[in-house]
Amino acid sequence: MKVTIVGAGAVGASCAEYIAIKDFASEVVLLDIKEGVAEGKAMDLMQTASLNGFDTRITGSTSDYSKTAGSHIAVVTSGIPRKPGMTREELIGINAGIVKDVVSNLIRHSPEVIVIVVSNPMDTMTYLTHKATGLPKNRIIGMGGALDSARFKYRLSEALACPASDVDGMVIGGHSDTGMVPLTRLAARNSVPVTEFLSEERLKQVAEDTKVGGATLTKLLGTSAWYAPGAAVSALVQAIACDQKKMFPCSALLDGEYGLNDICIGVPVILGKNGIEKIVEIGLDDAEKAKLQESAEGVKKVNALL
Ligand SMILES: NC(=O)c1ccc[n+]([C@@H]2O[C@H](COP(=O)([O-])OP(=O)(O)OC[C@H]3O[C@@H](n4cnc5c(N)ncnc54)[C@H](O)[C@@H]3O)[C@@H](O)[C@H]2O)c1
Ligand SMILES: O=C(O)C[C@H](O)C(=O)O
Repeated sequence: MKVTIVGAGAVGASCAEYIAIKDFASEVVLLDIKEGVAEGKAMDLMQTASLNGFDTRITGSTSDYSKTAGSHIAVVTSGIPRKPGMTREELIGINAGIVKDVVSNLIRHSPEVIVIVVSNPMDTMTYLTHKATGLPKNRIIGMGGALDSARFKYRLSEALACPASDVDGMVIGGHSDTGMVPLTRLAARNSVPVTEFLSEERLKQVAEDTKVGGATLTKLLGTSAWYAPGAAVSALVQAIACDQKKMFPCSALLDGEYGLNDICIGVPVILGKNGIEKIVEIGLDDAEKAKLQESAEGVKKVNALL
């Protein structure tokens, strides 16, 4: 199994590290436009192989896409991250051109590749990837909901004073500060609805903290986060590479599901060897439906800027 990661920056390198540590891929290629950076990070990571006990071979390339040929999965993390005070949507002007160029190069060398889009604004970059490549919709996946759900579980575990591994929860909708829809009604601790433990007011706070999870970290770090994003991408890569049939909220092209059309937005999907193997339509209550609809309107406004 060969995985290419374009953009050997903070998220790309973190993702490569998690993939290697989990040791399920035979080969990871890191590619970047900055001379030597991908080669340097690949070498640095390879020098952890004997320490971390993995056999994955990581190589680097400066802009040479022939090295990515025959990739089964490609992750697109190339582009600029936001700075404190910015929204993800403000990145569209620079990142749209980068993503368009990168995906066309990837597909030229790996016509069967499954693409995971990470660059922001992610839902719009996923939509752009569909428009630019015309690949079947199961082979283009936007990563946002897996990260947002991990942050939701973190905030829930804080509120419940329990380990995050005790908690289950999911965030759907657009990957933006205002568009995320944390499904508090369905969140649970060991199968018990969290509404049994937390007040409505506390749950509202958990949801708000989740939605601004990326902005909170950007303010602290001066740039956006990479550990949880890298881990979230690696979980999607593993689900596809190992044909796990796991469910994650991912940005998928919708064709009537949830009453939405011609949009990529976060909904639960099953990931396996074919990429998105199924879009799962769960029962939402009226308030959740309205929030998803509002979120979709926000994403469509950004798509219109393309
Ligand atoms: N979807 C998500 O959940 C999520 C999470 C975190 C970050 N992001 C986004 O991912 C992107 C990367 O974030 P980061 O923190 O790794 O940024 P970064 O600046 O650390 O890394 C980006 C890398 O992309 C490279 N790059 C730029 N143009 C390129 C091109 N044409 N070809 C190849 N490489 C190119 C840069 O040289 C740089 O090394 C940002 O847009 C960020 O907003 C998304
Ligand atoms: O917040 C950002 O801009 C990066 C990413 O989308 C995140 O959620 O960490």
